[in-house]
Amino acid sequence: MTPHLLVVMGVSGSGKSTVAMRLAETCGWPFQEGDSLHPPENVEKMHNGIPLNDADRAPWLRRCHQWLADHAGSGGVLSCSALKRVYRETLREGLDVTFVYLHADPGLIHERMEHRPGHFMPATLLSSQLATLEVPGPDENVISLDSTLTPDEISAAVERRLEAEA
Ligand SMILES: Nc1ncnc2c1ncn2[C@@H]1O[C@H](COP(=O)(O)OP(=O)(O)OP(=O)(O)O)[C@@H](O)[C@H]1O
Ligand SMILES: O=C(O)[C@H](O)[C@@H](O)[C@H](O)[C@H](O)CO
Repeated sequence: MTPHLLVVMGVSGSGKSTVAMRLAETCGWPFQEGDSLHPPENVEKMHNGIPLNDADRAPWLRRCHQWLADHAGSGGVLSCSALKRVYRETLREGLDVTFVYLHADPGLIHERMEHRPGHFMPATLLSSQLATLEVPGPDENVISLDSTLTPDEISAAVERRLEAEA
């Protein structure tokens, strides 16, 4: 398939990392975990149950954008919450980016967060993630999918959409 830049987005626990890894594997494009691009202070803050603000997220979004820019030729898949429209504008600056938005019932996401082992993000931060989320609009080059589908089903649905648009 023609190389694409994909950003798998959504609130914490929606399944971004799982789906982004699967997509990268099946499409043969590099994967980047957006959480790994956070400065340590951001991770510490979230670990302590404090939501990030716009200023905290600004340097992280620049790094995410840089990663995308570095992969514009080869294609790539980035997991990144990209909760607000302005954040997505930063990510797509000068680039052709397709967002994959994973949505699900908050109760189910909470359940997933409580049961995943060894993650720095406490489930108590889900409510602030949901409050911050601005659902991407149809003008944002977005593929919206229900994250209760299996990662394989989501990945296949994204591939079908990308192929249909080619
Ligand atoms: N499609 C799915 N169906 C069932 N379980 C899933 C699915 N996607 C992810 N999960 C499970 O839900 C939990 C959260 O997934 P994941 O860590 O990928 O979410 P995330 O959005 O990347 O979270 P964060 O942003 O907090 O890192 C994990 O335990 C994962 O195994
Ligand atoms: O914008 C944010 O608030 C953050 O990116 C979070 O979404 C986390 O990084 C992630 O989801 C952790 O699990």
